Amino acid sequence: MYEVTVEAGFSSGHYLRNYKGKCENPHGHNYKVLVTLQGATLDHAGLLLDFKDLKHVMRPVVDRLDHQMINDLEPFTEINPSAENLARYFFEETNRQLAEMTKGRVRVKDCTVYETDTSFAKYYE
Ligand SMILES: Nc1nc2c(c(=O)[nH]1)N=C([C@H](O)[C@H](O)COP(=O)(O)OP(=O)(O)OP(=O)(O)O)CN2
Ligand SMILES: [Zn+2]
Repeated sequence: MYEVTVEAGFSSGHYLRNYKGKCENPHGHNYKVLVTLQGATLDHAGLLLDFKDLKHVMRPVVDRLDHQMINDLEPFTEINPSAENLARYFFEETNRQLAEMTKGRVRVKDCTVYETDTSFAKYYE
């Protein structure tokens, strides 16, 4: 199997509901998100997927959250914008597009969201 990973960053505000502690108050993070793809076959150029194409898929998903209060945006008006839920959100948004683009040749293996340099969550299926 082959894997390809691309990293992107965004800066946003959030707060945690049903949480007791400083993170129940609005605050911000310089988030980092890593999307890793996997697949068994390469294209004619010997690529699982061009990094450029993965960045192109990730960009609008990231830009939607950048410099926003994440709690105000669907689906985070209902579910908490924890690193775990953000990782799942990025997984689902990118996987749907990539499966379509590559006719199933490439899928998202996992997605990792860093809130700080030392705290991160990963989602995979
Ligand atoms: N499992 C999770 N735990 C926490 C999350 C989360 O998304 N998943 N989020 C938070 C808060 O958003 C908080 O901003 C980040 O917490 P923390 O790593 O504690 O951040 P600090 O930089 O303040 O770390 P210190 O070590 O306390 O300085 C909380 N938990
Ligand atoms: Zn936080």
